[in-house]
Order: sequence, then structure tokens, then C-alpha cells
Amino acid sequence: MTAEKKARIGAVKKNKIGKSNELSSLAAKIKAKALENQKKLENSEELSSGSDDDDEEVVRDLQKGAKDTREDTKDEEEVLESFADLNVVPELLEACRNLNFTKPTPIQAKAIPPALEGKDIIGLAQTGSGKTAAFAIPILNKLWHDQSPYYACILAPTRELAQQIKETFDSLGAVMGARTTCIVGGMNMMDQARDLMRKPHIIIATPGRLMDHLENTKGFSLRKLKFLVMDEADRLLDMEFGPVLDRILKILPTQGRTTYLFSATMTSKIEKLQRASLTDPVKCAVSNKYQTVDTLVQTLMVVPGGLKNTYLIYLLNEFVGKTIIVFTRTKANAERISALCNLLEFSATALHGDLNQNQRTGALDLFKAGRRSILVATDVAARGLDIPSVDIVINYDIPVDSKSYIHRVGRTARAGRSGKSISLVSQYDLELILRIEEVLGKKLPKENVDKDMIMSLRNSVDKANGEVIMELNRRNKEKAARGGGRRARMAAKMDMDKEER
Ligand SMILES: Nc1ncnc2c1ncn2[C@@H]1O[C@H](COP(=O)(O)OP(=O)(O)OP(=O)(O)O)[C@@H](O)[C@H]1O
Repeated sequence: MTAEKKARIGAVKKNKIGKSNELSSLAAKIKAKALENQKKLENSEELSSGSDDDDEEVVRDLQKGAKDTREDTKDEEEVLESFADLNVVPELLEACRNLNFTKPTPIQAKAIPPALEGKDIIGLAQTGSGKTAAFAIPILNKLWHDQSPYYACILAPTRELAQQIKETFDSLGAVMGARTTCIVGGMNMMDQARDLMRKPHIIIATPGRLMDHLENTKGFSLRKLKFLVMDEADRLLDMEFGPVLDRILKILPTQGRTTYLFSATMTSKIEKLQRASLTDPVKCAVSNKYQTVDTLVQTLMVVPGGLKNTYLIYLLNEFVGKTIIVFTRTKANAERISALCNLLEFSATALHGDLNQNQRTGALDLFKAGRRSILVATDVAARGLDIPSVDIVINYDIPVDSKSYIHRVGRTARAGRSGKSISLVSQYDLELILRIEEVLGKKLPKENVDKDMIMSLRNSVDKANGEVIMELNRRNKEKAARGGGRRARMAAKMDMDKEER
């Protein structure tokens, strides 16, 4: 978040809280309750150790995958007790040791051996199960023997995820001198063109910006590409990304190219997968009965009309001291909820597609560094982001497709850790939640709530929300009067990552 934004929200806090005794007494009440809760949480660790026409197929596919592979997985795990058994170069073993990867995760045990044999892979495993290293290790291993430029290209649906994948390649490939670059929207094209001219081995990109460079950057071509990876492949192959992806795929070589598709949810629609030009792929599916991990506790709260904000504040208060992601359906809601949290003295930051790239990076950095305990985000943060400190995911708005639900709640309980997700279900969301429960194959239990506490918060939260809305409206009007609205829209358009929500 920019200094300007901080100052503005700070001003809302100062002015409004200063004026309103009711709000300051709410903040005091919340603080007192927070201390009480913190003690409770310290004493007993409560977190214990799990519009989409593809939904049905996701279930079928995963359940089938689980049946097909459970025995195999067990065998692989027994055989592959260490990375040393994988027959990869010593530099990669050293990198794994440096990262404290003591043994391969099940998806790594399953996917790396056929990948090392040169097979195309469809990798399917739950969120947080180490899929990134499962595709990075075989690529880096091959790169060690054949260090040519533009060797591999990894496509990801969001800028933040692309950056994170680059970091994984950097930490695994540093010892062997692998050069990587991240090519995403919202950043300077000329700087990226310069980076591409340095002939990196690995390019991690969002599709829209990669296409821009393929069309406009002289001297850059992927004609000799050896590896193409689609991370979050089902998302990349969906309708929204379809046209740009097809244009990229047309340009890329199919001969001599190995292709990997990875995700926690995968379409089983053959025609969709065929677009990626896979050659006789090996399907590596690692899944339990449900797609979400066992260490994730999932609950819901049925929220009466008009009380969503109050329920959310109640929850944030119950889990004060924890690191939380709140998902909203719209950018405006993300901005509003973040401001509401800050007004009520919960430290929050917003992440959504209306922010410029510096603001987005700034927000994520603040959250990762623990300087904000709440990230209020749209689905731009739903897939792939690996922030180990996240304890709780709250669905303020229920996602309209079940796959998004699985990816959202997968931002917690990663790499064997425990986590919790809570979904706020209004009268309008009943159908959506039923569909999600069907995909999960289980009913979500209801979260216990202290209704008296909620009712005691109601007036103050509504009042605070009213003030936030007024402040946000005032800011928008000011922006429009300065002509910022049009300028900002123009800039956003020029900046636009064609593929992002
Ligand atoms: N072999 C390993 N041992 C221990 N930790 C590992 C191992 N492999 C990966 N990890 C860690 O597990 C975490 C999750 O990995 P990663 O982000 O690749 O998950 P993912 O399966 O891609 O999740 P998502 O589906 O949400 O994108 C990371 O912090 C990573 O460093």
C-alpha cells in the first residue's frame, strides 16, 4: 500500500474515531476481547490437523485419481525416502538440503521419475503439496546438461504467482547458475526486453505479457524452447485465458518440447488438455478422498441478512493474533473491507486487480513480513500463493465456482501444517455452498458463534462501515474531479495483464 493510501486511511481513522465515541469504545472492546482470546488460543491450540461446469469432473477425476494411485503412491513414498534416490545432479541435492527438503513429497516422488525419463506430465495434487519443485527439479536437472538460453517457459495465471515460482527456481537453481526472469504485466516492457536480451534459461510469465514480448521484442523467440509448464493449468486452459494461450501455443515448437501441466484441480475434458499439445502424458495424481488436505479444518457460518460485516469483525476478533486472508468477490469489497478493518484497528491490507503493480507488491510484502495480519483479497490471491504463516482463510463472499473454493482455502494448511477456513454463507449463497459441499463430498460443519457478542457489535460495525463507504465515495469523487479516474483507467488499460481478473 502506498504512503498516500496509508495516510488517507490513517486520516479516516483519526477523524472518524476521534469524532465517534461509539467507535472508539468498540475498538477498546475489541482489544479487551482480543487479549482474552489470545490467552485462550495460547492455552489450547484450536487449529487441528483439510459457474463451473467442470465441478463434477473434478470430483470424478480426483476420486478416480485417488483410487488409481493410492497404492502406487505408498510404494513411491517407501522407495523414495530421499532426494538422493532420484538420480539428479549433486547441485540440486545440495539446493534441496539448503531448503530443508529432507524427502520428496508424494507428488514429487510420483512426478519426478517419469519427468526425468523425458515424459510429458499431468500433475495433480492438493494445494501446498510441493508441485512447484516437482516440475522445477526435472527441468533444472536437464538444464545442467544443456545450458542453452530460453530453455524453459513457465506460465502462471497471476503476476504474484509467477514471481513466487521464479523465487523457487532461483533457490533451487542458484548453485548451478541458472538464470531466470519474470515477465508479467504491470511492469516496464523495456526493462523486461533488456532482461530477455540477457538470454535467461528460464522464463516465468503471465500469458498476456509473454505474448506482447513474442510479438514486439526483437531478438526474442521461443523457437528452441525445451520445456513448457502450465502451472494452475486448468485456469490457464479456461475460457478467459483461452485466446491468448492459443496464440502462444501456436508459436511454440511442438517437436522436441516437453510439456507439464500442474494443478490442484484439473479438468478432465480431453479437448481442453489436447490444446496444450501433450505427447503421451503420464498422469501423476496424488490425492486423498477429498481434494483439500486433512490438516485443514473447514467450517461455515450462516449469516442473517445485513450482518455479514458484523460476523466478519466478530471472527477477526475471535482470531486476533492469527494471520488471516479474507477473500471477497469484488475489488470494491476488498477495498472496503480492508478500510473497515483498519478503521476498527485490525491491521489489514488489500490486494486486487485495481491496484497498480507497486501497490500489489507492496501489499503482499507487508502481509508476508507480518506487518499486516489480514490480507483482504479477490481471487487474484486464490491460486498458488505460498505464505506459510497463513492460519485462517475467511470467505467473506462465497466463490461462484467450486474450484476457486479449493484454491482459496488452500492458502492455509500448506506443506503439512494445520489451518482453518470459515465461509460466511448468506441466504443468497445456499446453492453455491451446496455445490461446494458436493465437490468436497462432505458437509461443512457450522462454526459456533457467540450471538450476544455479535449483536453487541452490530451498531458500531454498521456505523463504521457507513463511514468507510462515505470516505471511499469521497475519494472516488475527488479522483474523478482531478481527472484521475480517466487517467487511471487509461493507465490501467496500458498496464493491463490481459489475462487477469
Ligand atoms: N520436499 C519438500 N519438503 C518440505 N517442504 C517442501 C518440499 N517441497 C516443497 N516444499 C514446500 O512446500 C510449500 C508448498 O509448495 P508449493 O507452493 O510448490 O505447493 P503447490 O502444490 O504448488 O500448492 P498450490 O496448489 O497452492 O499452488 C512451499 O513452501 C515449499 O517450499
